[in-house]
Amino acid sequence: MKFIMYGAGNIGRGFIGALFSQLGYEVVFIDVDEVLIRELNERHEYWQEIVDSAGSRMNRIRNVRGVNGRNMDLIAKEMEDADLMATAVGAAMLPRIAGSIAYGLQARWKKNSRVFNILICENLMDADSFLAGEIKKHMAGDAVKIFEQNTGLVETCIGRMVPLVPDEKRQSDPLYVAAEPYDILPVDKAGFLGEPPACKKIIAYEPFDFYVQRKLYLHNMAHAISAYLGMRENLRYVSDAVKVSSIRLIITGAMQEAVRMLAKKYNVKYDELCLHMNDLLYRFQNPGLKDTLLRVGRDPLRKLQPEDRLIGAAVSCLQMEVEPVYISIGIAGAVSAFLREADKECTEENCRAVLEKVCHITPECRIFIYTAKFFAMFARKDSYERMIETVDAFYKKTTGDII
Ligand SMILES: NC(=O)c1ccc[n+]([C@@H]2O[C@H](COP(=O)([O-])OP(=O)(O)OC[C@H]3O[C@@H](n4cnc5c(N)ncnc54)[C@H](O)[C@@H]3O)[C@@H](O)[C@H]2O)c1
Ligand SMILES: O=P(O)(O)OC[C@@H](O)[C@@H](O)[C@H](O)[C@H](O)CO
Repeated sequence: MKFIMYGAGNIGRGFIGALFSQLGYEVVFIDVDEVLIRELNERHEYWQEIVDSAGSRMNRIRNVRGVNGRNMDLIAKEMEDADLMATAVGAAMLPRIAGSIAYGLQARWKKNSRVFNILICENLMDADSFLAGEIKKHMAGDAVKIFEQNTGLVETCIGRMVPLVPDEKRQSDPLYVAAEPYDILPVDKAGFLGEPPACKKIIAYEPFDFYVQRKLYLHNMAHAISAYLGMRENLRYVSDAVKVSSIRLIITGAMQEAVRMLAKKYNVKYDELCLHMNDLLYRFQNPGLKDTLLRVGRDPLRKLQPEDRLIGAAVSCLQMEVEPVYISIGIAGAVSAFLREADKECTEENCRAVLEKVCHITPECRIFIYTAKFFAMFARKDSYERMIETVDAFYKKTTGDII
């Protein structure tokens, strides 16, 4: 059995490629990083360290090799007889690999009539229709029809946290990767042509929307807030940020808003979602994981898009009559981080422009009002305790809640 892993980075080596190797597949990694490809082809194995709060253990991942991501003919050759494929290259890179996937699929159809499933392992809403659209741009005539009948594009939820490998470790072993113990892979049952692989860690759900939203609007939203709040305090790791009581209060408040939204939207038990939330908070604290705030907060522009973790969660909250006040502290943090990265001043005017043009939030919307207030507090270097007091005031004003 052959599994193609497009992207030999953290998730490729640290989760999906390792999982399929352990299931008995030969795993062929495709990547543009030539060092990784050379090492995979010389060693045919690598070490994965699983880190929890009590310590760590090493897994030897075997039966792997690599293919250069710039060689479309070699990629197509591998796709001809592969059993399954996955992508983990980063959402922004999907358009870049769509051409070679389209080329490889068309080469495959000449030799092999078996259906082909591609697991999309990126943090992206509607990843299946997005990738389908990109692949179709490289197909014409009958090919589009065959593609639609013959290819399953499968959404997944990648919940495992895989930190960046520190430079000194990477230099001594370019293939080394560390990950947390959590290794459940929810997949969209409806996206599969045929049966999903039989493995108790790969759980097929239908409908899948709830799992995607729980991942992006609870896990990734809270993760992003830990990054933007922690960076402001010059902290390094997620585990450091969640240890600061005021930051933890804000993260927990934002997660509770998302939990209430998800419970109402999908008619899921509030208590179950609270257990999931507590588990996430516990996992964020894993001190051995050393997941940097820099990785978790990377690309604030992407994280501020209307459907992404912050705005998507806040808008869904309003739709479900939940006030996204704590989440708005996170949005203000992300806007500040984006402006700093873009070398723009943290002025009210620039914040307005980001909210309107990037996030598509209009000035009448309460998300705008909350965020503008917190953004001004960020700019004034107000404390998080002060922001929490302001949250209470907003809650009282909008909902009349007694706190
Ligand atoms: N790291 C995590 O904890 C985590 C968890 C869940 C989801 N994700 C998502 O998984 C995806 C991958 O994240 P990651 O952390 O593994 O990133 P990463 O940067 O470690 O890995 C991406 C890999 O893709 C390769 N790549 C980029 N462009 C390519 C191309 N055109 N052809 C072939 N290879 C290419 C890169 O060289 C790199 O090795 C992202 O969408 C991310 O949001 C990451
Ligand atoms: O990969 P990003 O930049 O979309 O998001 C950063 C992290 O929140 C993310 O990688 C998580 O670690 C991951 O989704 C695991 O749950």
